[in-house]
Amino acid sequence: MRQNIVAGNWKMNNTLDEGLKLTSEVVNMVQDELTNNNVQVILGCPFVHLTSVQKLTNGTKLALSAQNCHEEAKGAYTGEISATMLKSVPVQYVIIGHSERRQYFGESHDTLTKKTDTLLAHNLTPIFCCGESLDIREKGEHVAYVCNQLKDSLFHLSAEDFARLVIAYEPIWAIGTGVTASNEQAQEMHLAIRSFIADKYGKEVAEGTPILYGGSVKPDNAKALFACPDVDGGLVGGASLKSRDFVDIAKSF
Ligand SMILES: O=C(CO)COP(=O)(O)O
Repeated sequence: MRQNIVAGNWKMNNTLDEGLKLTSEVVNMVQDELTNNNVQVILGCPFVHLTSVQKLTNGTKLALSAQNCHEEAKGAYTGEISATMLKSVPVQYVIIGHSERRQYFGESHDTLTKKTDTLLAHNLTPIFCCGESLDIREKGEHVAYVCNQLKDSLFHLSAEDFARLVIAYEPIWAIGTGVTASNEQAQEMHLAIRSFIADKYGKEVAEGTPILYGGSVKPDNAKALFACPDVDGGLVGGASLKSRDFVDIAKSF
């Protein structure tokens, strides 16, 4: 059975105090309420929160994710954070290729290829984001577009390395908009992604790869989304900033 995952992406939100309060609440609720052991709950915090949050999550069911990382392992890159540094916290996951980073920070396929390689070399798990704009969907090109994002950044990997990834499908038109992909739209894309992976790496790798859905996941739509056979969890933005909502989403399996 592949791993179900509910990962929060706090984005650029929360002071340190707010982040620690949120973490404590989530830790307590997960401990008291989350009975499904096949759900990995992950907190995707800003860099400055990671060390302090790690102290609160250490020894609990929660894992920790960064929201980005530089592609080089170290060097003269003022203001950047490396995989080596993240590993030393320690962090287990790193979100890469989020549409906000592609759009505002010009992250290219090539950069994402390098980031993936660096993260895997440091035994960190990339949560690789993909997803189309509304314009692309309206032209009916969404499946091809997303498959190309995977191919261009990830298909240089060996099957063994590909099997270490988490994929997050996040349609740009659903991010922060309150518009969620319908269950049918999510399932169609997740199945297409899994089939595309199977064509390249075989059924076993494809069946083992967690594919998360992101885009206005809320407590009231999570259950139906997670019930789709190829949706293995969520990458949650806004709702991950509220402990009750986030844990209710994690309990939706
Ligand atoms: O971008 C997202 C998670 O990475 C989704 O954000 P929202 O859940 O706020 O739509």
